[in-house]
Amino acid sequence: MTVYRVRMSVPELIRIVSRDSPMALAQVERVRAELAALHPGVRTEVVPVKTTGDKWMGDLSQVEGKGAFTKEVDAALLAGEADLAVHCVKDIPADRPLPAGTTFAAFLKRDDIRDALIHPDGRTLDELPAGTRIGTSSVRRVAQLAATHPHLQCVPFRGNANRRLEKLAAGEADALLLAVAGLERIDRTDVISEVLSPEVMMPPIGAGILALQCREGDTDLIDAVSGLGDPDTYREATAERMFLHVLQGHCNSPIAGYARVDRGGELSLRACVFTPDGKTRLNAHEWAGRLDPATLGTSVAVALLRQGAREIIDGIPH
Ligand SMILES: NCc1[nH]cc(CCC(=O)O)c1CC(=O)O
Repeated sequence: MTVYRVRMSVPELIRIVSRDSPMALAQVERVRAELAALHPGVRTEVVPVKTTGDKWMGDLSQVEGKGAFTKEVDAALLAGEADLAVHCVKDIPADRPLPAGTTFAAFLKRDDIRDALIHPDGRTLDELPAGTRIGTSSVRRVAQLAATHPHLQCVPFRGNANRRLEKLAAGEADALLLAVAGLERIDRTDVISEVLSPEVMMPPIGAGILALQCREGDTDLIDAVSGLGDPDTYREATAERMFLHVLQGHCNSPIAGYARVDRGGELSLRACVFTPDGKTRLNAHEWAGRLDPATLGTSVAVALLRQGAREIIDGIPH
């Protein structure tokens, strides 16, 4: 029998939609560079959009986790104004499915998952004096700091990373916590005074991962961009997102965790649920063994639910 293989036809133009922050646009440039290396003939165009998360300057926890940084980008993709969306996985809601009609085409090789402390005088977290104001609106960061450094004071801080650095320079806080990956993307690792290990500050689900999202059925495009995907990152992202899906957190629930493929190819996932004051911390850590990544994510979520995660999450006003 003759097997006919349908030859992949790479689209000649790919319109890429993303947020318009400097970090997001740097992410798009990475995707364009990787696409150019894989398909030298392809042309790309950038379609920047402002999202609710960029416009809303109230409490971040009120909009984060509800697709505030992805909604308008997804809408442009579905409306056919662009063909490919670039998202931080961290910003894509995991409690619900992707918007109907869209699908992940690739997860790019993961960047640094850690948070960094930014202190103008270069101090480390343990060197900060009582009352130091840490600019962060992240319930995950606030809960962990409250547990380990209760003498520090978190103050709400909004805006994209560049904007937060400006506000820090203007004295609106004494120090900041920001993701290392984001600072690398905007070329501002110079401001880092300490990189925090995941044991000190457990990262959010999806940290350091960029996802490419396409319209379902756009098979030529999906085939063309799937070559940018990294297999280990796919396993980690899948385990982490399924974990969050099963746990069903909300915008105010401090949840942290990360999956790792080790040198031997073994996948593990560790995750935590905190009370907002950091006084209660539920922990789970499991290896996949024979389980697929999504089942590992489910299992770790169930382990935390057995410890009372539902009661903690539902007990937090939102
Ligand atoms: N909430 C905004 C956001 N979304 C993703 C990152 C960092 C980069 C990443 O993890 O992909 C950041 C900035 C930050 O938290 O410092």
